[in-house]
Amino acid sequence: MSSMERTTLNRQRPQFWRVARRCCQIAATVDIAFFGIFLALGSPILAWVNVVSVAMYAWAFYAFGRRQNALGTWLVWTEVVVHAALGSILIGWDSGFHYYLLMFIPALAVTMSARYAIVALSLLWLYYVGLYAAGLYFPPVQPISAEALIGVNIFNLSIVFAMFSYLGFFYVRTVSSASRELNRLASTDSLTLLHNRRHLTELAEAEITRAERYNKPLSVLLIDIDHFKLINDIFGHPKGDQVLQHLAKLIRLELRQHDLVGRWGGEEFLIVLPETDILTAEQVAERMRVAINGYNWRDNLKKDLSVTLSIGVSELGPNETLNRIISRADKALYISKSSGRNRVTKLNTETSL
Ligand SMILES: Nc1nc2c(ncn2[C@@H]2O[C@H](COP(=O)(O)OP(=O)(O)OP(=O)(O)O)[C@@H](O)[C@H]2O)c(=O)[nH]1
Repeated sequence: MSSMERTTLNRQRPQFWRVARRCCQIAATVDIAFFGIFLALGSPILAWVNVVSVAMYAWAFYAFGRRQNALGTWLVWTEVVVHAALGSILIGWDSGFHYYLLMFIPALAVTMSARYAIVALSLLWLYYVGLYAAGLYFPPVQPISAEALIGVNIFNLSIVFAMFSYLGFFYVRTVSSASRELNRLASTDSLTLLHNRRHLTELAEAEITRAERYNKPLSVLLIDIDHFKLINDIFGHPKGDQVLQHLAKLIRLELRQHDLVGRWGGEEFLIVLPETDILTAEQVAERMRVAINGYNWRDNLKKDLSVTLSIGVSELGPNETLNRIISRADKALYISKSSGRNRVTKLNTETSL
């Protein structure tokens, strides 16, 4: 597991500790079953060991629920280590209580840094092999019948099998949700939650290919906030950030579901309008400009701000690249700025750049 995956898993700790809690429930249920089984098999010591185990799992369950994760972990580890030893010493290695020790391998690898995990796993290996070697030399203290021993072994094997399967599914779910989250972060602007420039470029290029293949129009709007520096200077940078965040929502409201919008630069937004000619795009831009110009910022930001937009509009021409359409929209935006701001300018395809 890479350190990034481990960090992501650690960030998802609540989920991890919920799984630990669920494991306590399963283990306590298994131990209650064992209490009855060992009483019936005439092995009272192991029966009472299971009562102590149930108490420890109940305590660990409670501790995880109260976020006392170190205590919960210590209780679970102690129970498994002692139970494996007692099971092997009392009724023999073939009882299979040592299988539960194997659950430590993924758990240690996931929760510890590599250096500590290697030490802990080496100690676990020594303990496991030591227990096995002891079983070869010392006969069981309280043997049960061969059939009963096979039954206990199959039962333990099945429980460990089920727990490993559960851990496996948990791991796959965690890693795939972490990777979805990384993809989302890599394609989203963290402030406005719109597409970031890189991702919007990819989406826009795909739209251009589609528009060319089906011979459909496509237009872009390049939007720049007027005198944004003044907003920062007068109200402070954090307020400026809030304006950007809120503006992103207002812009989104003016668009259709399949229109693309992203943060192109500091206070610049790019909108791609598929299946839209330049006249319709100009109307969309004008509607947006009017909406922002008349927006009452006091309602949301508790400040009497005046925010206006300058917008440049252009349309995809034959065999044009994304860069070329954006350059034309940028030129149109420049004209909007230099002719007084708070206005929309469109430049047709024949305009030379
Ligand atoms: N609060 C905030 N400000 C930003 C962010 N990104 C860019 N800016 C600011 O946006 C301002 C852009 O200033 P200018 O390029 O001079 O443009 P302007 O003041 O909007 O003037 P015109 O575009 O000519 O109307 C700068 O002050 C940047 O610091 C951001 O993420 N948050």
